[in-house]
Amino acid sequence: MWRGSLLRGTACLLQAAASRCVRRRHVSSLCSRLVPHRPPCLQSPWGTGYFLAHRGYKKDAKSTVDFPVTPITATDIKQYLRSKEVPFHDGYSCLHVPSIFMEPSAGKDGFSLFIDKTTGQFLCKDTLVEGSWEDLQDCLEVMQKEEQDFLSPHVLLGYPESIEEQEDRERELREVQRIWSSSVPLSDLPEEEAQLIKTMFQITKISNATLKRFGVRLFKPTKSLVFPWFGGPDSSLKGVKLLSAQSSDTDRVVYNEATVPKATSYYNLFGLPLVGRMDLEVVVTGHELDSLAVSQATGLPTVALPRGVNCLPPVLLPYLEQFKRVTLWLGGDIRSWEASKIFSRKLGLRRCSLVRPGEFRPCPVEALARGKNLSQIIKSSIPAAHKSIVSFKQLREDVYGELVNTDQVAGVKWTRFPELNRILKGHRRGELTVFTGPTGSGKTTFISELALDLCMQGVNTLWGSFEINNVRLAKIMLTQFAMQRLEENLEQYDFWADKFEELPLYFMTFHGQQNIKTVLDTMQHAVYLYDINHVIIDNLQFMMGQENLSVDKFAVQDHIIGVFRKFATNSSCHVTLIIHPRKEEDDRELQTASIFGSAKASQEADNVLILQEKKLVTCPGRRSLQVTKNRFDGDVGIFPLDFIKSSLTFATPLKGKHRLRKVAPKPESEEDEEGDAVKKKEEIKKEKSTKATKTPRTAKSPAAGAASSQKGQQD
Ligand SMILES: Nc1ncnc2c1ncn2[C@@H]1O[C@H](COP(=O)(O)OP(=O)(O)OP(=O)(O)O)[C@@H](O)[C@H]1O
Repeated sequence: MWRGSLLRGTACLLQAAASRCVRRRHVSSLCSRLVPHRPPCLQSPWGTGYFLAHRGYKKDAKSTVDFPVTPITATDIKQYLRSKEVPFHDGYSCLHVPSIFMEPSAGKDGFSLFIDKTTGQFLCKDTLVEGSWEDLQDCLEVMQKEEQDFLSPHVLLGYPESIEEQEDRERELREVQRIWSSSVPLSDLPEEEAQLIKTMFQITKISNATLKRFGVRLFKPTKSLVFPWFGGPDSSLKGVKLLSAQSSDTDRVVYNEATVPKATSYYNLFGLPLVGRMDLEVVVTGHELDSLAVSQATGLPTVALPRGVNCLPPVLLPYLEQFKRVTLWLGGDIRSWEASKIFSRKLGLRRCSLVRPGEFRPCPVEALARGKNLSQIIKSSIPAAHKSIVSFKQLREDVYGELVNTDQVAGVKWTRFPELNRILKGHRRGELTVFTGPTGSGKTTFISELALDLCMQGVNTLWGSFEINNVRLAKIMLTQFAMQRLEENLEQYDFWADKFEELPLYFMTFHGQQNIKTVLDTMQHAVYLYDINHVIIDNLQFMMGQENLSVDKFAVQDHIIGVFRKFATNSSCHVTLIIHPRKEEDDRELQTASIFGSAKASQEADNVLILQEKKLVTCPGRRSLQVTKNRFDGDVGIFPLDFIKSSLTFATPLKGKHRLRKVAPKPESEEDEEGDAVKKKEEIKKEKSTKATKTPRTAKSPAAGAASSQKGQQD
């Protein structure tokens, strides 16, 4: 579709790019970097800017994260624009400049080209041309050189699409059309049937008029609601989201959703076509149904994020630039609250206010069902920009929220490691976990499964594997995901690879020794682009550098731990750091002091996990996982792990044979003692009862579905 049309000005563009190569190493060939924006439904989430060079290798390269050699800042961009006499408006997340891909006489709104202030990525909303900051510089230089007022969008070279990709795209488009044309507006259904559907989805308070205005339909074969994605200058149909409803043990409904194109390419801000050009206020929700509720109850402009609380892709930011006030009401649980705080940073703190979840402020659709005043809830939202000094009065609602939602505050639970849930309670944002174990004991293999478990539940994960290459690591993870030796079942490879591809999993492309600054910049970049909330670094020794050999190497190590600590806190991102122990003695188990150079460094970690390896004659492969530090609630303990070689997974030995030892916090030097049995029983009981109160309103991702089905297999 966009295939190689070499048009006017291209030679100059190539020249400009070539001259830039001297300055920027990562500019390889302009042909592979400049592409007209594909219709959004066909975009790859990785598909722009720095990642364009990978596009041809869809399967394995799409999830790799490189970092530009020279990170760009908003000041750099502004300076450059001034030097080229390009006028700009300083927006919230983007700089707005006149489009260079439109004839000035075209009469369109002047400043329609948006440059992301963090990445330099640009998007022209009128022509949908997009590219990296370097691409834009090349274009501006060509215009200057050739004394042109504008460039044709087609001056840019198309990126070659493989036959397979082309077929996929066409198949998807046909599927979108098929679903849309065979679904019916709810208002066309007999009243009784429409009411039944609304009851099923627990949206009886949503009127037919609202459903009609947003174009919601019913796809009868699967009894799914269909939410359309209209986009582009021609507002054509780009995709659909299908929502089905399942009743659960509680009286609340559980939603399952599927999109065409698949979730990673689904960039719909649902509700956007209904927003007026002059609207200055918007309510951003985490779900299409919530936007229906907000719109009906308040009449305010509203849009729903395509992947809810999971991420806010920067490619959507230009569409939110027109609003002076953005209210984030992403749901009614702690996860939504955390996500709204993070998204508001991307959107610009000063214009954002957040609806704090709570008993009286559930998600919008539930608030509507319970007869609450939605306008009042939105009015009572709190500004996102927080002050440096606060009083308890400002904190008391936060504290209350933590007290009533203990289970959610404890973080995401592992589905494959219940023992770890009992000790650590869950995986929380913003923490630093240090993990160690003897050489070759299985650290990478174990952490791989631990991280995969979380990733399958929607935790956006970034791997920095410096020791083993990404192909090998992905092979380990895929084996653990499929829970079988794929070498022997190659016919199943595509089935599992397709599912695996849907996971929010990314890899840094580093290998071998790395500079810590480059690694941190890459992590920061990935947090911005993909809302990463778990980074795994395997392992810290690869950041120690050669030049520091004369310095105390443990002091260097401790410094690096401090740097990751800071990153975890500032980015609200969990960092898991694998470290080789400083000393290993054959007959002694490792302890916290085996890792750190100083007590200060061990203070930096929130959790310390050790893979203990006892050379037992009876169980030669047996390992144990010991938690020696847990800042969240102090519980520490150890439990045995069996290694299942065929699937490269770990499992707790059958009950009765080995029991979980859970001990109260104690000085590290002391030997572990048997925990207080009575206390342990009570705690486990208590936990079981809290587990029963699950979050009911969760849209299951396909990955989460796979997680639970595999869990079923395991059980
Ligand atoms: N519990 C186990 N029992 C036996 N073999 C294991 C066990 N866990 C992992 N392995 C295997 O041992 C090998 C090394 O595992 P892995 O690379 O995960 O260890 P590591 O501790 O990360 O190594 P290093 O110290 O070199 O970083 C792999 O082939 C893995 O499949």
